[in-house]
Amino acid sequence: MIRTSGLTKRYGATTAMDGLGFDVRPGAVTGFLGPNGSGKSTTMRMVMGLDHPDHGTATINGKPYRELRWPLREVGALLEARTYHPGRSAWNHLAALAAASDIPRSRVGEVLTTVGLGAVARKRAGGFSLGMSQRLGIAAALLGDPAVLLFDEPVNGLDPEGVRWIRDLMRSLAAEGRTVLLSSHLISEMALTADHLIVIGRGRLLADSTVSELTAGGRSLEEAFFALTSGSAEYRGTTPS
Ligand SMILES: Nc1ncnc2c1ncn2[C@@H]1O[C@H](COP(=O)(O)OP(=O)(O)OP(=O)(O)O)[C@@H](O)[C@H]1O
Repeated sequence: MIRTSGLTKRYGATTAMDGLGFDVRPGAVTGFLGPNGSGKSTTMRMVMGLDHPDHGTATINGKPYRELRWPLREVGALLEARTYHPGRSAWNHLAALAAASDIPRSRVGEVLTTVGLGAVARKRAGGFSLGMSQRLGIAAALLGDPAVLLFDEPVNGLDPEGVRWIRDLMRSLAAEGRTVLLSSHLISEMALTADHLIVIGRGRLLADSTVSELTAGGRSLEEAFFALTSGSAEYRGTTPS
């Protein structure tokens, strides 16, 4: 279980988080939605102890990240692709992570197979495409077999087969009883993948509800999203006339 409570964060004049609080429960895929700049990545970074709130708390199974004894075995996260040394092979990158967390080496081959990178395991990760890097990041998140998982835009750069694979992977991780928090801007994909949704705008909670509640009465999830976030989108493009 992930719990955030009263998360508040300012960067200069920008209020990135404004008293944000929600729970992410085990056994379900919880989608994390919000317009650009609404605070999704910042929230995930706070859960992972990579950023610190001015006020409020973020815990994993009741503890802040820094108090977890074996973090990689309790929580896995894909926050950004390409967080590896470009000269290392995928296998060596994961083996180093495994050694640091007392995870058996046999897991390295297992997770590389899970993410479809078995055939390029010994290749330099610096030569990987964006989609391959995403897959390697997902392998790292799964390495310690953690009960809590966070994925920030995992389908970014993935091919259609990869997008479908992510959907199935998220659902199977939740079916195993894990806590899964998933951010994505692909609303149609979210409608197929998530059970529950947290929607935020300008660092505030706009909805904490099931997908079926939000789409009741035949409304599409996209319509529900726009209705919730109409006052919160900070960045809007225009079409040349
Ligand atoms: N290190 C930082 N320095 C200054 N401002 C920051 C920093 N990190 C985040 N912000 C600001 O905090 C706000 C929330 O950003 P965040 O990246 O969490 O949004 P997001 O919902 O993940 O956006 P996107 O959908 O575009 O990925 C934005 O206004 C952003 O500019």
